[in-house]
Parts: sequence; C-alpha cells; structure tokens
Amino acid sequence: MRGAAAPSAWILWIADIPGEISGVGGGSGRLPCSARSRSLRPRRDRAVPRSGGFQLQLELGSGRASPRPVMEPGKLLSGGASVAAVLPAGGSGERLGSATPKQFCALLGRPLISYTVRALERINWISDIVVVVSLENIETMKSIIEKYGHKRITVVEGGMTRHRSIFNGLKIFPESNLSSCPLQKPEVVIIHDAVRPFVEEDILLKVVLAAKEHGAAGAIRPLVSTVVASSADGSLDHSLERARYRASEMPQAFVFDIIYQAYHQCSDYDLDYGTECLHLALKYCKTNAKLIEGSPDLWKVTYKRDLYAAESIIKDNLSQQVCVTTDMKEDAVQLGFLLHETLKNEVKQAKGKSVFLCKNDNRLQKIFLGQCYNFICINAKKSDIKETQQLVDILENARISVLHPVVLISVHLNVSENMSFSSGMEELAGIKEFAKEVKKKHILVYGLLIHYNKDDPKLQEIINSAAAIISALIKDRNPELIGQLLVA
Ligand SMILES: Nc1ccn([C@@H]2O[C@H](COP(=O)(O)OP(=O)(O)OP(=O)(O)O)[C@@H](O)[C@H]2O)c(=O)n1
Ligand SMILES: O=P(O)(O)OC[C@@H](O)[C@@H](O)[C@@H](O)CO
Repeated sequence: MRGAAAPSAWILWIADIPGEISGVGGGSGRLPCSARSRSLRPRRDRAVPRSGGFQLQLELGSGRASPRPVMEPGKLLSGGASVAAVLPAGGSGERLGSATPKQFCALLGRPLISYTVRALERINWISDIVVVVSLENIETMKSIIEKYGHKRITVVEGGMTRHRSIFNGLKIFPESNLSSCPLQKPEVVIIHDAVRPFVEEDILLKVVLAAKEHGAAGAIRPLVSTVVASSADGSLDHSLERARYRASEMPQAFVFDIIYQAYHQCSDYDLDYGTECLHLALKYCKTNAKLIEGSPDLWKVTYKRDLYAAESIIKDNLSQQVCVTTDMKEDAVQLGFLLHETLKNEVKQAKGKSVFLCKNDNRLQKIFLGQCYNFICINAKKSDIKETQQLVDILENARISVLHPVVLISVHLNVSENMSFSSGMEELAGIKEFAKEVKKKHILVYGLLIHYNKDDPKLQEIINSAAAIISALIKDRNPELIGQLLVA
C-alpha cells in the first residue's frame, strides 16, 4: 500500500464543533503562540461555487485570535523561572478493583497515564516531568514513554504512600543546578495526580503563577455532597456548612524549596496518612496556599465508573472534527458536499471549514496535524478502495494515529441504476482484510455503501441516513466493527 501517489487533486471539507478539544493531548485552544496549533481557515472571498462542489483556496492560519506572550521552552514568564512537574503514579488503585493499577488501565487502547503525561508535555514551559511509579511498574512506564513518544520524562521509584511517592519525585531534582545534571532544580514545581488526565494549560498556568507569588497554590472545586462528622457510636455528630468548604483537587504548585522543606520536616504519620500537600506547606513552612477554582474536568479517576466516564469524554473530544475527502469526479464531489453539509448538522452546528487541496499532500498533512481524527473518503467507484488506500498512506505518514485511534470511513457509491447490488460486492469484500491490516496502525476502517442517484427525490433522506451512520461510527470508535460494510 505504501508509496501510492497522492491523487491528482482532492477536495476536503472539515467540519468541527465550536469550542475546544481538551484533555486529550489537544490544546486548550489558547496555546501560547510559540506552541499554538495551526488551523485551517478558508479565505471567504475565494469561495468559488462550481458544479458539484466548492473549490476554495486554503489558507493556513494561526490557531489563535489574540497574541499571547511567547513562552520560551522550559521557562515561565517574568524572570525566566523554570517549572517542572511531579506526577505521583505509584498507587495500586484498590478502589477501582482491577488487577491493573488504574493509571495503567487502557482508555481507547492507550494507558490512562499516557493521556496525563501528554496533557503536560504539550505545554512547552514545563521543562521536566517526573513520573513516580512503583518498582514493579518502572519498565511498564518506560515502554509507555517509548511507544507514545513522550518527551522530557524522568521515571522515579515510588513509595508506600502517595506522600512518600511525591517526596521521592522531588528528591530527584539536584539541590543546586549543575550543568552536568540533566535535570534542573525548578523554581516552581507542579504536583498533579497521574490519574487526572483532563488538565488544561489554563489551570496549570494559574496555579504556577499563584505559587510563584504565594509560595503554594492548588485547584479547588465546590463540594457536591455535604461533609458530616460521626460520633463514636456512628451517629451524626455534626455537619459542615457546605458553602464554606471546597474539595481540594489537582494540579497544585509550590515554590520548590517550600514543598521540599515541608517534606523533609514531615512526620512519618503525615507521610503515611496525609492526603494533602497544601496542608504540609502550611504546617511545616507556614505557607498559606492560594486556592484557585478549577474546572469540572479536574476530577480524579478513582472508581470503575470514572474509567468509563474518562473514556467517553475522550471519545467525545475525538469526535469533534470530521474531514470529508473526495476526488474530483462530479458524483463524488456532489455527494461529499451534501454529506459535509448534513454532517455539520449531525455534529451539532459544527462550523464548516472547506478547503481545496492540490496535489501537494504535505499541505494535507498540515490538516491532519490540526487534531482531526475522523476521515470520510468517498470512492467514486463502488468497487475499489483506491482513494481510501491513498488516504491511509498519508495518514500513516502524518503519524496522527500514534496517540489516538483514527476513524476512516470508506464510502462507496452504488451509482447506476442498472448496476445490480451484488456486482462489485466481491471487490468490496476485500475491505475486511484491508481494515484488519490497517488496524495495526491504529486506523479503524469502516465501509459505507450509498445508493447514489443525483436525481433521486429521496437523495437527502439517503444522505441523512449516511450521516447518522457515520456519526455513530465516529462516536463509538468500536474496533470490533472494522471492515464491516454498512448500507445507507
Ligand atoms: N503509594 C502511592 C499511592 C498513590 N499514588 C498516586 O497518587 C495518585 C492519587 O492517589 P489515589 O487516587 O488514592 O490512587 P491509589 O492509591 O492508587 O488508589 P486507591 O486508594 O484506590 O488504592 C494516583 O495517581 C496514585 O497512583 C502514588 O504515587 N503512590
Ligand atoms: O486521597 P487520595 O489518595 O484518593 O487522592 C489524593 C487526593 O486526596 C488529592 O489528590 C487531593 O485531595 C488534593 O490533595
């Protein structure tokens, strides 16, 4: 399959939902301009409707509306303070009830901890990330780092409790900065549970800047249940006024020397039974942490239900963009356009972005780097999957399926009335083998047959049915259905 030349010209439509792709390694949408993603914006005045479809100029625009201060890699604003992160991941996840510690449980085939690491490593002002795992999981962690291409990661052995693991993570930094040492002692250190994958740059920046000013800072959330105290006999002693209290979440950030000193002075009781780093900074270093309201997605994966919830959030985030590709044949272009228009409604008012791409598939790759994980390839002929194979080659070269499974729906038109349904089906049966092969590259290929007649009064009905099937496949991303041929 490799080496297939890119088709002479393709038309692409990209529909995406307004808003941000968060929590899955995608940017918060407000990245510092040095790290911002590039997005596509058709130049409106160039929309040239042509028979069967639009031909628009492609303009690779910046991903942001307003400039942000440029963050120097590994350095924070004002004074060049460096920031590092410690991710405690040394627990056994007993409350989840799985033989595999929850941080290594798979979400869409990828360990939970990889999503959290990705969420931090894509922020270029975090210089180093220390992941603290139990001794028996060090090799597992190293293989995850290699498989998913994580950068700037140091693996450290954990301790019997979370506080002991965090302390081990802090100890890896040198007491003073030696040029020979790969790790530099940061001015500010973020502490973030490895089982909280949905952390965005905004809250990280807020807690770090607040820690720089106050010595410590932590994310908080409103309580959802009232806190009560029970008396010795198990009856209610008193309840707390819920409005006055908050749940302490993560991320937290500290001036490194403060939290390091706090852990050094920490009693064994606190190391073994404590759960709150902010408390240690207060108790041992008289530092009152700044509390910062965080967003609802800062929750920690603790129970099985949290794992299911995390996976469905990730699926939802990945389903936000759809890219419809077709070659220049009129039937395919018209169907592509109608499908794109209908899909925009199907994915709830997605903003349609349409681009026209010439032969240079490098520009196509820039599209792929724009966080699109769902592709619909319209094959003008019912029985061959040439365009789909070419698109798979380009997707593979773009390496976007390394982190997240890519959905590719191979659409086939059953165009002429006199072509019997069965004719050409034997070729299409090959899609099953093709899909099995391509799944190894984390690309999930599904077939969709559309009876297409541009004069059919029921054409829109058929298109609606196709869009509903496509939307379901994209949302479900079920590897068990790959290679199946569905009929709109
Ligand atoms: N000895 C420990 C215990 C916990 N953690 C980490 O601290 C974070 C939050 O702790 P928690 O949710 O309690 O994780 P577990 O201790 O694994 O869960 P459980 O209490 O259900 O066993 C997790 O990323 C966990 O891996 C750690 O690094 N070292
Ligand atoms: O208590 P657990 O070990 O479940 O998890 C640690 C949490 O307590 C901690 O992440 C926040 O409360 C913030 O400190």
